[in-house]
This record gives sequence, structure tokens and C-alpha cells, in this order.
Amino acid sequence: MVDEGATIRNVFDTDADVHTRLENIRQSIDNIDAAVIHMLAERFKFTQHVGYLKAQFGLPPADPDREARQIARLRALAEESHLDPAFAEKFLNFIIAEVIHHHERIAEVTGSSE
Ligand SMILES: C=C(O[C@@H]1C=C(C(=O)O)C=C[C@H]1O)C(=O)O
Repeated sequence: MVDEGATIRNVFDTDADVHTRLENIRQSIDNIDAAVIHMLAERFKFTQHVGYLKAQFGLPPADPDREARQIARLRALAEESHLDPAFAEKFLNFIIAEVIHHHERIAEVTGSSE
């Protein structure tokens, strides 16, 4: 990836150059977005397995201790990677809320009491 932050504007750039550079950077953004979607799809496949296991053994849909450990771990990883840890926490909480919702639905349809 080119260091696009190094020069804000090269005076010799034509509009066509700028357009090409923008397109190149956007291709990488598109690749990353695709990877994020694929990884989220895989994560939800695994969390669905957890949901069925919990429903089968009458375990509650949410596990706050596990969530706290995950959040602490991801906040540390975010800090190391120069990503805002508050954003990482918000993002994980958003995903976890959806997972818990899925687990509640699984418990309902499989007739688990929890
Ligand atoms: C996937 C699980 O269920 C819930 C969802 C979690 C997650 O998405 O990381 C973590 C804890 C649980 O509240 C689990 O218990 O492992």
C-alpha cells in the first residue's frame, strides 16, 4: 500500500492521476470490507453452535464474564494497533448484542427454559 498520508497534494498530479490513486486505495478498502464480512460470517457460524449448545444444556444466552474478558482483550489489541479502544469496545458490544439475540431465539425455538 502506498503511503498516501506522506503528501497531501502533489502539485504535478493531474485530475486523472488523483482519480487513479483514489481508485487504487478504494480497491484495498473494498478488499478489507470483504474480509470483514467473511470473518463476521464465520464468527456468527461459530456463535450459532454455542447457542445450540447452551440451549441444549439449559445455559443462559449471555455470559457477562466471558464478555468482560473479550472486551479487555480487544481493548488491549486495539491500543497496540493504534485503533481507538472505545470504538473497539462499542463494535464488539454491538456484535455480542446480536449474538445474544440469536441465542435467545434458539432457546425459544428449541424449547430451552433459559
Ligand atoms: C458466544 C457466546 O455467547 C455470548 C456472546 C459472546 C460473543 O459474541 O463473544 C460472548 C459471550 C456471550 O454473552 C459465548 O458464551 O461464548
